Amino acid sequence: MEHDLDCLTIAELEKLATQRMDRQTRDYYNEGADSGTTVRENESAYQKYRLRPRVLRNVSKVDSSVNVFGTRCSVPFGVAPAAMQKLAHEEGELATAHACQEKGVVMGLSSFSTTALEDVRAASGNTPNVLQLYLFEDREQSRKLIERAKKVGYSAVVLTVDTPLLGRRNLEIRNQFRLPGHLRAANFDLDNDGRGSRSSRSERSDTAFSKDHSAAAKSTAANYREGRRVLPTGPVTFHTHGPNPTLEWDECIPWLKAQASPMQVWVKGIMTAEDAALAVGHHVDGIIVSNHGGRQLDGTLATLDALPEIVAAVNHRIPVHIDGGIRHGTDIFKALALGADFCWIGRPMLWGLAYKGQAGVELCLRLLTDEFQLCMGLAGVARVADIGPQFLYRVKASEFLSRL
Ligand SMILES: Cc1cc2nc3c(=O)[nH]c(=O)nc-3n(C[C@H](O)[C@H](O)[C@H](O)COP(=O)(O)O)c2cc1C
Ligand SMILES: CCCCCCC(=O)C(=O)O
Repeated sequence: MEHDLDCLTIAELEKLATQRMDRQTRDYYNEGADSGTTVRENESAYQKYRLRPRVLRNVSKVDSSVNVFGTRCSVPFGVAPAAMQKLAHEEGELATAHACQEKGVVMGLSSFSTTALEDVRAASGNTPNVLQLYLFEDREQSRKLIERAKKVGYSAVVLTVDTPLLGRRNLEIRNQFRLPGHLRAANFDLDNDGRGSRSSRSERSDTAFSKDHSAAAKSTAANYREGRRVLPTGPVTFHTHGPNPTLEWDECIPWLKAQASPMQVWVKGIMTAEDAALAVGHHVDGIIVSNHGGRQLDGTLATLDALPEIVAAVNHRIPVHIDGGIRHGTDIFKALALGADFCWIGRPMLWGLAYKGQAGVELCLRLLTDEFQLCMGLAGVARVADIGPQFLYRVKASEFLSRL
């Protein structure tokens, strides 16, 4: 196997990518909400656990494959939905899709992608895709997206539920983040049938992100305080349309299930046993333990720390996935040992994309795959199903803190 000698770890990938991104992109991708406590905690939570390797267990064949979304995938992790990937590389989501297809890795696509969902699906071949959804107050916009995803063969829709309001991202505000004029939120620039019109696309130019973040946030907040509900108008942007504080379990999940069938319906952004139980009670197909990579509510538990109570509450009734802070193959092993069925990788994939486009995403996936398979072998585990809590030792708080 050929190594990229400049980049042998995700930490090195982060550094290399950071040098290549302009300030606005780097800050948007890397920052967390408020003081960034949760972004850091997501990562450091993995250091609370050490591995307990077993020996003499014949690991001549290590099988890291798992079933997910009805397909056998070679690794128990996928690429998390992340918005606006053309900020990182001109090929954006298509580069990610090609890399995932090449490596047989599931790709989650953000509703706020800079490539149309149909084009991503076409680039993914037989590798499954899931479409991340924000349920807009203008529900018709969401319905159209769901129809389009169904038509082109997405396996699931994943409803993000941790965005009733937009988290406060200070660098985004300071930089007056907006999408550059040559890019657009491609899923909302198309005709209903998903074919789109090139002329209307170019006429729309940068309008999709031209609303200032703080102005949108201020008017939304004022409306809530005064008890006014005003549907956002104008082009769909994540600042204006993404947050939706009106959603409730009993209304939105049955609606989504009815629209999305036969696609699976997942919920992303579960952080408590109570909400996990509600998700099971509302018959979703699976949940993702996530705090949005620390970009929404700062000060939440790390996702790894939230995982055990959620796994216990779900009690094998539906699959439990996790994201947030995964930066090494051993982190994936630890999450599975604590009961996750599958992991999703956010920023490291974006760093790969910024570093070298498709080749960079492939590099990211290869590093994590190699590290995970090596961890399995060295820990004495030949099958993913055999990974369990017996392979972990939780360090004492004092030992953990002294290393931070
Ligand atoms: C730049 C960026 C954009 C994101 N966009 C979305 C999005 O559109 N929808 C969504 O549900 N999550 C989004 N996420 C959150 C990821 O899906 C995922 O939860 C998070 O990145 C996982 O944490 P990690 O970056 O530490 O791996 C985004 C994350 C980043 C870093
Ligand atoms: C309601 C929030 C929409 C944000 C869309 C992009 C995103 O998820 C992010 O974290 O940034």
